[in-house]
Order: sequence, then C-alpha cells, then structure tokens
Amino acid sequence: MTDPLLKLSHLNKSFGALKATDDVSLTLMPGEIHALIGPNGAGKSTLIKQIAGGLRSDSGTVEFAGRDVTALGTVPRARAGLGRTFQISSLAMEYTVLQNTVLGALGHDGGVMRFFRPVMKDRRLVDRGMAALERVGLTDQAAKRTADLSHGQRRLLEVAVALTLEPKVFLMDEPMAGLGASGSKRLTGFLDALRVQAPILLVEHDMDAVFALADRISVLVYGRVIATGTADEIKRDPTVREAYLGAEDAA
Ligand SMILES: Nc1ncnc2c1ncn2[C@@H]1O[C@H](COP(=O)(O)OP(=O)(O)OP(=O)(O)O)[C@@H](O)[C@H]1O
Repeated sequence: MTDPLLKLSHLNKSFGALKATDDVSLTLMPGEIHALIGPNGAGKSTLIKQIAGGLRSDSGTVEFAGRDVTALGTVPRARAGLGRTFQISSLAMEYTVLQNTVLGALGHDGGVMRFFRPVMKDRRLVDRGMAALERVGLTDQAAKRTADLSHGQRRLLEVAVALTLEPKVFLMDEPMAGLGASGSKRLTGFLDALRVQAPILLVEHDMDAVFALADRISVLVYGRVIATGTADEIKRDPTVREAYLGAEDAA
C-alpha cells in the first residue's frame, strides 16, 4: 500500500481549558484532496498551524514524507516541502505581480544572500515566476502593481507564489473565501488539476467546492474528528448531519 505523504497522529492543542484540537489523527495520500470541514471554532485553523509548525502541539506527532517533523519550526518544514497558503497575506503590495512570484522562486532557492543580486535579471527565476503566473492565468497582469489587483486576483497570485516554492504538500486554509461564484469555480478547476503535482489538505467552508473536489472529507467538531469518508459517506453519516450539516440538509 502507498504510504501517506502527511500523517498526523493524536495531535492535541489546548488554549487554557479549551481543547482546540483533541486527539486528531488523519492522513494525506499522494494525489489526494482531503478536505477538513467543521463549524466555526471547530479547530481547523489551529490544526493547520500545528501542521505547518506555527503552533507547537501539546502532544502528538506530524510525519511528513516518512520523517517526524514535530520538533521542527515553520521554516524547516516549508523547506522540506510542506507548503502553506492563504490566510497569511505574504504578498508585497508595492511590488509587481511578477516580482512577487520571482521572490517566491528566490525563497525556494533558499539564498537570502542572493536577495541583493538583481533578481529580475536572473532569467531562470523570472521564467519560474512567469510559469507560475501562467498556471493561474495571471500572465497579462505580470507588470501590474500587486496593490492594484482585485481580491480574487490576489488570491490567485498567492497560489502562484506557493507554486514557485514547489511544495510536496499544500495546506490551504479557506482559499475560496471572498472569491465570488466565478472565482471559486475557476480556483476549483485549478485545484483539481493541482492535486496531481502535490496533494492538498483543504480547509474550506464552500461546500460546493468541497464536495466537487475532495477525495476524502474529515469533519472536525469541538476539536475532534467525528468522521472521515468520501463525500457520499459524509453526506449520509447521521452523526455528521446532526452535528454539522444542519437541519436543512437532514430534511
Ligand atoms: N491563540 C489562541 N488563543 C486562545 N484561543 C484560541 C487561539 N486560537 C484559537 N483559539 C480558539 O480555539 C478554537 C478553535 O479555533 P480555530 O480558529 O482553530 O477554529 P476554526 O475551525 O478554524 O474556525 P473558523 O472556521 O471560524 O476559522 C476557538 O474556540 C478559538 O477561539
């Protein structure tokens, strides 16, 4: 059997008396989109932070590509290929769209020292930046100031910057937020293709996108995973319907 690329075992995180995540175990398989859904405050963002390394777990382990990364911070986890996007606006607003992706590509090469070299003259980095823009459909915006992009375009640019880092896994926290119907549809199509390059752990409230994309869905309620399964299994699961999907879906 194929090994999971990401394996969470018995992760816990409390804030005072509040158990934000409670004994969470789940896996992300190669090529898979695994969606994490749950009501507000269920612990989804906390879990993403525990995986990315921004928040230290009280107990439990995070294994990535067969390696225990629990003790590592955000930067070494990102360097290892654990890519986090969204809900961290890391874009440089005064820079052009292309400069943002080129800086992303530069970050991937890991050379802070190189920062001082004329990066925009580095053909290889510029090509990588342009290739990422092309993949998200922002080529014609390359020379624009990032601050002048629409909200939806900025989100696409965040995806493009993430692509330049060539992650082995994507952790995405509500990528559809604020995109509107056509923007979400476009991003849904894009993520569908992206899973081949790197599997995606997707926190998302947009249930149309979740049901369209996810190979598996885990439902988090009060910090606990109450069910994991395919979209059909989750839709049918009585515990989920009661706890999360609500009366209108149970009707
Ligand atoms: N730094 C913190 N200090 C104290 N409590 C926190 C902290 N971060 C999160 N919490 C609490 O932990 C619980 C889980 O929050 P979290 O943001 O992980 O939920 P969520 O499922 O991502 O919610 P949403 O869907 O609204 O983004 C909430 O009750 C929240 O108030």
